[in-house]
Amino acid sequence: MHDFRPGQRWLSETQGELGLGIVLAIEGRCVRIAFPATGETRLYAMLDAPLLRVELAPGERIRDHAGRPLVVTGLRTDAGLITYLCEDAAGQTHALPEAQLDDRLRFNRPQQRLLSGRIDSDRWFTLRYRTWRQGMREAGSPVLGLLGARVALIPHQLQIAADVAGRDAPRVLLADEVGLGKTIEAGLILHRMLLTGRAQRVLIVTPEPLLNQWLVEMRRRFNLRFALFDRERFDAIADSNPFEAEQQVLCPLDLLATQPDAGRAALDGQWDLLVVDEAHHLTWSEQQTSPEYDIIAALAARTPSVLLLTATPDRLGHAGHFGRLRLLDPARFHDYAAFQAEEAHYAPVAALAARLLDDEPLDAADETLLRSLLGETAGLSRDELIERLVDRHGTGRILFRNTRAAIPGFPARQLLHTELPAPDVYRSSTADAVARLTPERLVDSGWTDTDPRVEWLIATLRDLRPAKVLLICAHAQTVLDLREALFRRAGIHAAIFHEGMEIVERDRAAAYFAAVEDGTRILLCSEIGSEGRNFQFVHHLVLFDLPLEPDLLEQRIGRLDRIGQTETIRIHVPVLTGSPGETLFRWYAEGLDAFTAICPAAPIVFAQLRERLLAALADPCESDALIAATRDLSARLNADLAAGRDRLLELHSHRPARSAVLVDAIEEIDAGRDAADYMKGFWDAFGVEHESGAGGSVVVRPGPQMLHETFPRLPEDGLTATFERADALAHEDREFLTWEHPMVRETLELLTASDLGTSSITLLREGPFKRPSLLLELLYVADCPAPPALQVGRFLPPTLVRLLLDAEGRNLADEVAHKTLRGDCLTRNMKVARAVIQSQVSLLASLLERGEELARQAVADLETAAMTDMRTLLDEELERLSALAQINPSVRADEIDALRNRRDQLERALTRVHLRLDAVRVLVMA
Ligand SMILES: Nc1ncnc2c1ncn2[C@@H]1O[C@H](COP(=O)(O)OP(=O)(O)OP(=O)(O)O)[C@@H](O)[C@H]1O
Repeated sequence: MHDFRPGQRWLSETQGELGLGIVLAIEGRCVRIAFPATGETRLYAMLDAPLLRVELAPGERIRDHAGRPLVVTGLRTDAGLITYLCEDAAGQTHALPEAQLDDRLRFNRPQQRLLSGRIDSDRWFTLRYRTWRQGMREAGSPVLGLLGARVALIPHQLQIAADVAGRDAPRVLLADEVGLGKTIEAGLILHRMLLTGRAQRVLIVTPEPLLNQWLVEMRRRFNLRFALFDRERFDAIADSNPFEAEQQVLCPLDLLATQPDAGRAALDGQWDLLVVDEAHHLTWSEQQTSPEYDIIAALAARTPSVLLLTATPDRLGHAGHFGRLRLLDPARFHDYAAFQAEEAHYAPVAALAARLLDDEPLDAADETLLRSLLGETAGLSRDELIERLVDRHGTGRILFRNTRAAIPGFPARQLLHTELPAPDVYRSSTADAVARLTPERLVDSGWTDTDPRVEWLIATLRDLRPAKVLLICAHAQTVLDLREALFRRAGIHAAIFHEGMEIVERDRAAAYFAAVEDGTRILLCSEIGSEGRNFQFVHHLVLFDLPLEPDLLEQRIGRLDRIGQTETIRIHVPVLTGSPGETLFRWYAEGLDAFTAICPAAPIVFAQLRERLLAALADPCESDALIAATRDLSARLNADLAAGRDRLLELHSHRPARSAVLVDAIEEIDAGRDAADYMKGFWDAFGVEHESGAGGSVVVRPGPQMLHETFPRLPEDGLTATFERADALAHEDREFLTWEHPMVRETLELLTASDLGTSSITLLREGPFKRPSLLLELLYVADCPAPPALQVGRFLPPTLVRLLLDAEGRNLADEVAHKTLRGDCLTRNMKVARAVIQSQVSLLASLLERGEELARQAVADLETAAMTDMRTLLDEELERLSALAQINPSVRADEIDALRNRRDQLERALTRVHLRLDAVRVLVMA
């Protein structure tokens, strides 16, 4: 165990970028270390802390706290603390207590290793080179975080994910139509934010029935393991905030909304990203908010990034939609009346944006409108103009909604309805019309013997054999009664799914239904089954009754009509003649055409004609007039929406030109097979066994002589993996290895955190050099230590500067690529290797100095470029916020100040770029 004393300086072996640590205190068996360069404090177990004691040797160049350059001439130790004796540039001597060393100090270990003859195989040097190159490619990649998900490359999803995750602290409503992949979009966004370090603590809140589906989707598609918190798990941790025990948490909305202690604990959770699924449950009106809304509003107010997901943003009224936008951007959405008035003016804005998008010329009226909307626009590109119009005059960058109409490839829907005579007992009911939409609930038990829908269902199931059938009805009791009747009267075993079942039972039922062999053919679901679940492997849907709200109907059909559906969806509806159900059926089929297509205006039509609909349900004579009015209104509203709000939305929800770039970029990386090549090289060097398996797979196992006892993420009994996307989609049991897979990422980290390959020597047999000659290949890494919240890596990620110096100190790196420098690795003959180095010590030392000089010049250019990028981005953001403040008094001055402050901090951080020698290789041409 190390001997720690407060005031000592230590380095993290695995995270050199933290800078120099200082021991703050010993706490039991732990030691608390501060890293002043990044402002972080870490607690380590003393027994196995991955820390290195910093002890500088005479001759080393260092700096003190004030940045003064010094050379160490000696040292003395007192009570475990070191004082360095140093000399400054003027030759004056100083005694420097170790606590006063520059917090960002780095060490030239490769240089020391080389000169003292500690050298590794040059294949590690090459792997190191490739590792840093990959890090740089990744940092600048538009598809970072999108590459590694086990998903098909669906353009609109990729574009939304890239757009949203590229923002500083995204707060958006993902409102694609049902089944178009909002969960996948959210997963891609959070995956990217996790990989870039912009999010670490993530809270996903969903309705309870969807918890498991989220858990599984995050695991199998993104390799993310969320901790699932229900009441039981929450109660199991009593002495501290249970949410602090995990970084990525999945939790039911109910728990937070109805249990004050859980709600409070979540509020203290310091999340970076909050995701709320089925966000239409958060109801809001100017007079009242729901407990669900309140808790999410409180969480959203203290969480920088927020994603709300709903397929039905207008469900339960347009005010609720405004309420949810308000959660995301209270500055932009501050007044419902103003929002409504603004929406009325979207059509001309949309027309203008469309002309810009289609590259049509603008006339004088357009120019005037543009100026009135955006102020001075000189110098802005068309893309920037569109961006600003959408941002400031549509629902902004805050809302994304893709529709099936805009996305090709969805199969058709076919309506198959059957009229059946209503039994007398239903006809004679005096209950109100809405209650008579589910007439079986108005009679005593035994309804399944008289209701003709049951006989019809049995016959339909027989006709459809062997196809699977999903039935959805409003109530759990109907589900139970139907199951009993199907078994008793026809020997049919149906799986069931309703709110009275435990979540585990529901998941089991869904899995039983999904199983290709041995599974059940029919699943009976109550309404709850119609939210969020994936049943696209089914092609027949039975709507045993109809919901009153169009959004619920769309949710039901959306279980089948989703990405992955391969056949025409057949919607079977039994209609009891003369019943309110018949009127409702006609309203949907003839008025809204809502069975065979999505009717965007349906929620608004429902809100406006609700009373007439209720009247028609009670008195069928009103039906014809209602249906005619519905047709007129929906045609008009659909046209308005297409020209106004929805056109603007569509404009920014999917730009095919942009998404094509992303798809191409991922396809190119997939096809390049670089990750496969790198991993196979690494496995070989490390001693991991691998061989081709079935199909395109590879079987990987720990080898008998591995460099370390274990290899990251490799189980003792090995695993089967694939580097091919299509293969990964077809075989979920195979790990999908990309640059973003945890095994690959940890492999890269393993190398950069170690000394492997930091010094090596190669004997060249051929090359464009005269014989004999000696060259030095130097890999410098420039980075910028700064607090994580600043995300300085967006502008200056760790950057490789490669130099290839000949004996005269000329840099040939541009002319001679790393990969052409192949030869014999001299580590096989250490004696010769050391002799070569010892004979050239003074030349090598002077080349190392020359290298440092050249690398510093390169860093100055990097610094300038990073500064320009940062200023462009933050100035644009400042401009946007200031412009919004002009039209919206509720944009707070402190928001603008905070942004300005961040810009200043970034500016300071970017002037402190650090350079260190990561690896060095001697090349000898004999
Ligand atoms: N890119 C993709 N590759 C493979 N499968 C996908 C992709 N996108 C979506 N899917 C699958 O399509 C189905 C629908 O996706 P998802 O659940 O994300 O949709 P949704 O919009 O959230 O649906 P809902 O509106 O019902 O909540 C899921 O089974 C999902 O796994």
